[in-house]
Amino acid sequence: MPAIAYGGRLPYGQQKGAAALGAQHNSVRDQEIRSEQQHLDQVYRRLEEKIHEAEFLMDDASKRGQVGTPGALAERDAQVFRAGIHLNRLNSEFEDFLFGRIDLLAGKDGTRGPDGAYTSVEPADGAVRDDKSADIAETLHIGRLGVLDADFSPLVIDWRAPAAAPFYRSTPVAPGRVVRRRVIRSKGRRVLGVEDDLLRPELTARLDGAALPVVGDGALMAALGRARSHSMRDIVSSIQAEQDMVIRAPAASVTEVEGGPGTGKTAVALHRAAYLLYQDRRRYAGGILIVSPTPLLVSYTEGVLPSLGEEGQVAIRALGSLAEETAGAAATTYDAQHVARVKGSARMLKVLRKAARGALETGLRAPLPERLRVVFGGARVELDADELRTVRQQVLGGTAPVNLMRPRARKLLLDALWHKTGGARRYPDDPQLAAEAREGFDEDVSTEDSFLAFLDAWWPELSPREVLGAMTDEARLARWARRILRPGEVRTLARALRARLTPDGQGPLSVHDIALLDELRALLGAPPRPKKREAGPLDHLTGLEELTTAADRNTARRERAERLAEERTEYAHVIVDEAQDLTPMQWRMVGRRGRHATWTVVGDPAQSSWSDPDEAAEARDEALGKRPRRRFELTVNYRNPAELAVLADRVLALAMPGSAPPRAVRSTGVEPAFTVAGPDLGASVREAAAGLLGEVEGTLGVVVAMARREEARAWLAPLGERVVALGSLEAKGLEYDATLVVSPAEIADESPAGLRVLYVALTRATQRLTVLAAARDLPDAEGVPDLLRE
Ligand SMILES: Nc1ncnc2c1ncn2[C@@H]1O[C@H](COP(=O)(O)OP(=O)(O)OP(=O)(O)O)[C@@H](O)[C@H]1O
Repeated sequence: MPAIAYGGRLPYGQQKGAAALGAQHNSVRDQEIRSEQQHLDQVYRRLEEKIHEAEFLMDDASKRGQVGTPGALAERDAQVFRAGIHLNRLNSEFEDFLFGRIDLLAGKDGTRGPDGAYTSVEPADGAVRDDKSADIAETLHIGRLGVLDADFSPLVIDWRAPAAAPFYRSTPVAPGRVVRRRVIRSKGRRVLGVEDDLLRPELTARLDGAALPVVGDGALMAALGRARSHSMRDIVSSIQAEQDMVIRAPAASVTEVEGGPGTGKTAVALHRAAYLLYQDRRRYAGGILIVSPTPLLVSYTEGVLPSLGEEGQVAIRALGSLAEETAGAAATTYDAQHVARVKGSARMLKVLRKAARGALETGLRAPLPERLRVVFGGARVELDADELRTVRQQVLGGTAPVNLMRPRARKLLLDALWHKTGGARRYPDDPQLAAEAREGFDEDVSTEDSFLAFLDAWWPELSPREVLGAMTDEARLARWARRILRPGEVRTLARALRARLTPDGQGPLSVHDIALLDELRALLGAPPRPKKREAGPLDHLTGLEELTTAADRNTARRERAERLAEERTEYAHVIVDEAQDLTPMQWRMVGRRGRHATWTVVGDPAQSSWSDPDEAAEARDEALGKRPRRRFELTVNYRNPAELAVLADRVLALAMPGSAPPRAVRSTGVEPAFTVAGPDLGASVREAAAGLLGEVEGTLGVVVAMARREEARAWLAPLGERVVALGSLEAKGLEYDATLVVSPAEIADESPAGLRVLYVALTRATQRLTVLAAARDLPDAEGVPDLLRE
C-alpha cells in the first residue's frame, strides 16, 4: 500500500478502493485544511510585520520632511513613494491571496533561485529510491504576490516567478519534480478547502516522515462548474500547461494565439499582461494596451488584472473608445452590417486622404475667399483666384498632414505677395538690406487682421469631426470617393453618416466611425497639446492617501488610469483580443498605438464577423510589420459542456468546413433544448428565458439578431438583472450559465459572416442552451432548426 492517505477523489481516475476509506476522508480533508490554515496564518503574520515596517518607513519619512533641506525632502519623497507602493500592494484585499502549493522531490543540482526555491526542473539522481519510495524535499506555496520570511525563506512564491511554473506545467506525463499539486481555496484569512492532483501516483511519497495525503475532486472541474457572474474571474489557480506556455512566452516580437471558443484566449491574454509586467516592469513602463471588441467585454474583464495585483500600467479599451485620447470621441452606436462593411474597408483610407485635402478646398465653415488683399507701405497688394490656386497646389505638394501645412501655406502666401510688390527686385546688390526689407514685410503683413482672417478661412485648421461631417453630403463624397467606392456604397455611406451627424460633424458616432475619425486625425495632424503641469516634489504624497480606505484607493486608481489614458497614445505592448474581428481600418487605428511595441494577438478565425478576411489579414500584417512571429494554439474548450459543443460544431462545419473544433473537457449530461416560437415572438422569448432562469443559479444571455436588440431588451426587462439581452455581435467573448439563442436563421442571414456569428452565439453557455426557432428556421417536429440538424 503506498504511503498516501486519500481524502477524496483519486487522482487522474485511479480508483484504488477509495470507497473503503469512507468517513476517514473528511478527517484527512479537515486536517489538511488546518495545516494550510496554519501556513496562511504565518503568511499574514509576516505581512503584518511588513506593513508595520512600511508604516515605520512612512513615519520616519514624514519626520525627515520637517528637516526641510532639499536633500532630505528628495530622500523623503523617494522613501514615501517606495513604502507607499509596498503598503498599497499588501493592503489590497485579495480574496484568495494564497491559492496553490506544490510538493517536490529534491532538485538535480541543488541550486536555489532568488526566491529561495530550487531551480532545477528535474529530480536529483536518487530522489526516487529503487523501491519507488521518495521524500518530499521542498514545499512551495504559490500566491498572487511573493512573500519572504524574515530569514528570506519563501513563504509564498509569486505565481509569475519561474519557481511557480511547475505548478502550471507539470502533468502526470511530464511531472518533473512535482509529486503533489494542490489548489487552496480561501476567503480573506480563512482556508475553505483544498483540492489535490497527484502527479506521480506510482511513488510512495513521504512528507516529514508521514504519508502524503491527497484530497479533492480536481480543482479545474470545480472552477469550471461554478456559476457565472457579470464579471470574469482570474484563472490563476488553474492555468493549464498549454495556456501557461502562452502566458510566459518571451515578448520579443509578436505572439499569435489561435483557439476555438472557450479555450481561454481572453483569460490567457489578461494573465499575460500581468506576467509581462512582473517579468520586466521597467520595459513595460510604457504601458500595455488591451484592445477588446465591445464595452461589454471590457466591463466583463476589467476586474481580472487588479485581482492579479496589476493595474495602472494596463489600459483595457473597447474598439469604440480607442480614439478617446486623440480624437476625444467614443462610440455609442452600431452600424448596420452593410454600412460597417464600407466604413471598415481598407479602401476608406484613400477616400479619407482625398477628403482631408478636399475639405480644405470646400470652405466648410464659410465660403472660401477668392482674393487676398493686404496693404503694405500705403499700397494695396492682391492675389487673385488663379494665383491663390497655384499657391495652394504648391503647398499641397508636400506630404505633411494637412493642418501642419498651415505654416507653409502662410509662408508661400507671403512669398507670392512679396513677389507682387516687386520687393524682391528692390535691392539687387545688397542681400542684407533685401533680407531686412523682406522681414519687415512679413512682420507687417502677417500680423494684419485681414491677412489673419484670410488664412483662417482659406486654410482653416480642420477637425476630424468636421471632415467626417463634410462626408454627409453625397455629391461631395462622390467626388472624394470617385473610382474608389461604387456609387451604391457612396450612397450607403453618406446616408448612414447623415442619419447621425450634422453637416459640421456633431452627433453620436458609431463604433466604425471611430477608426475613420482616428485616421482623419492622423491625416490632418494634431495641433500641439497644451503642456501638462509639471509634477511637484510633493506630488508623490498623494500616493499616501490611497492607503487609507478602499474607496480612496479606487478613486486614486481610476484617476491614475484616466490620466494614463489621456496622456498615452503609444504603448510598449499591445494585446488584441478577438483579433479576427478587427476591420482593416481598425487594424490601422490599433497599429498606430503600437508602432514600436511588442504584440500579443489572440483570436479565432471561425468566429470572425468581418466579411472579407483576406483584406483584414493584409491590414493586420501591415500593423504588425515585419516583426518575427511565434504562433500558439489552444485546443481545449473550458466553457461549453460537450453536449452543447456538439451542436455548435455542426455550425462550425458549415461556417468553416474542415476546421477542427476545440475539445470540450466537461460533460453535464444535459442536452441543448429546442422550442418553437408562437405568434408573439416577445412572449415566447420571455417564456423560454424564464424557464432557463429557473434552471441555473447565475446569468442568462439571450442572443438575438442585431436588428432585434432594442425589442429584446424591452421583452426581457421584467425578468431582472440576471438576464442580459444581446445583439449577436455583442455576444463576442462573453459567457453565461445559460444562453437562449433566438432564431438561428435570422442571425445567420444578417450578414455574409452570419454563420460565424451564429457559431459565437452557440458557444456562450457554461451549462444550459435553449434554441428558439421561428418560422424561417424551418424547425422539424422536435423544434430543431434546419441549420442545426445533423
Ligand atoms: N485554466 C482554466 N481554469 C479555469 N477556468 C478556465 C481556464 N481556462 C479557461 N477558463 C474559463 O473558461 C472560460 C472561457 O475562457 P475565455 O473567455 O478566456 O475563452 P476564449 O477563448 O476567449 O473564448 P471566446 O473565443 O469564446 O471568446 C472562462 O470562464 C474562463 O475563466
